[in-house]
Amino acid sequence: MNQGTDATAEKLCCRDVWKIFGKLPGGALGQLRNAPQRQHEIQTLPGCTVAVREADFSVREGELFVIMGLSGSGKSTLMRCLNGLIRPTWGEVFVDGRSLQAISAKQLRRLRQEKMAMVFQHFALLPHRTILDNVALGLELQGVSKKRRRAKALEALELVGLQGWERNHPVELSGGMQQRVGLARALAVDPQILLMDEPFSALDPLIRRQMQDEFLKLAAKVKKTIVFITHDLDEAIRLADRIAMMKDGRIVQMGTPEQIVLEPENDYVEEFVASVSRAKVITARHVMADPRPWTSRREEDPLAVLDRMKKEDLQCVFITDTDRRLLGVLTREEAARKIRGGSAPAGCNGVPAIGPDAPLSEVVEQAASSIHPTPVLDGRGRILGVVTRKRLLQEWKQDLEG
Ligand SMILES: Nc1ncnc2c1ncn2[C@@H]1O[C@H](COP(=O)(O)OP(=O)(O)OP(=O)(O)O)[C@@H](O)[C@H]1O
Repeated sequence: MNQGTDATAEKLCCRDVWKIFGKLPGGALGQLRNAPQRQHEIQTLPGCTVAVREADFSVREGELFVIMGLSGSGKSTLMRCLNGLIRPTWGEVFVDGRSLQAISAKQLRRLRQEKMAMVFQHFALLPHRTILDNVALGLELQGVSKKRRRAKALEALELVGLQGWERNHPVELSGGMQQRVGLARALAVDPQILLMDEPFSALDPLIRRQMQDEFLKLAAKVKKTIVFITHDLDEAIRLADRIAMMKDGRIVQMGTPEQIVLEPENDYVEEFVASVSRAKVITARHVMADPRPWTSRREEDPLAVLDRMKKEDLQCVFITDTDRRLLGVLTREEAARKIRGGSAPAGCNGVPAIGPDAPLSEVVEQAASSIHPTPVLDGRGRILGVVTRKRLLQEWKQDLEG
């Protein structure tokens, strides 16, 4: 299984976490775990429910990590282990490298208050409090002064687009707005980690989609580490940097939406993602070709460039500097003209390009509006690849056939 862990800053970390509800015979789990041939017995411990088994993963700082699975697969239990609300039967949870199992109850409460905030499915707003007071609740529990509470709550309301509603009561707001209040309440305490348990599941499909869009923008802005639970695969694919897919308490695959949809590692995931269109997860990175045949260094001899374009049947090349940074595009005609005029090809600026994580829809839009192949650039403007129309057509055909 692709555990998807790497050396980037880990915010949250689960090491071999199990949660078994019910009374477990002393030492039974340890004995069973040490005898792999008896693993099946863990599934059928009399009077016990194995809600989470062998969860082992890390969530990176700033990541939007989605735990996805059907009802009863163990998502909420795993999240409650992550925030220390319940103690794993086995294994350890680390927040910023600190084990939740190794600290006192008081320290745990403090860590939770300072670093984490929850958003729930049913908003959990207090009906008799104004919106402002609901948003300020976490700060109140932290003992923050009234003036500061108000300022922070107003700031959070503005973040979720609800400025002007502070004096209203929850009942006066639609479901979508109430959930934005829930989100504002979580953000008001400025947590490093946001834990969201099916936050959009109670909303109508249209509102839900809107909320997802808004949430993605907000998440990019606030840059928190986010663990998001959902049972909806589409939602997981739209939101996640990585998805942990759960079944019967176990993470059966972990990876980017693209990996989950295009490279399912077992029958369960394969069946689950069968109906998902590849176009939903494919990004520019997936369809780009090696840029080398398409690029030419500014210093290159124009005659050689033109010769190569003819040989490889290229209508244009992208001109780069020595660091592969895109400077412009040069067509065959321009190259020929420049050679006749005796000047070296300099290219022209303003070539429309895209980033490697651009979704396929954006790639197609770009390709349709340009006569050149589309260069894919990294954050520093260096060419990572080139998307040709031919490749896009192949992808489209594959999607139709699949
Ligand atoms: N406090 C508890 N005592 C006993 N069993 C529990 C308890 N909490 C959860 N379970 C059981 O653990 C399993 C996992 O439940 P959990 O709520 O974590 O799943 P879930 O994926 O979040 O489901 P849902 O989407 O329906 O909320 C289920 O079989 C559930 O009945």
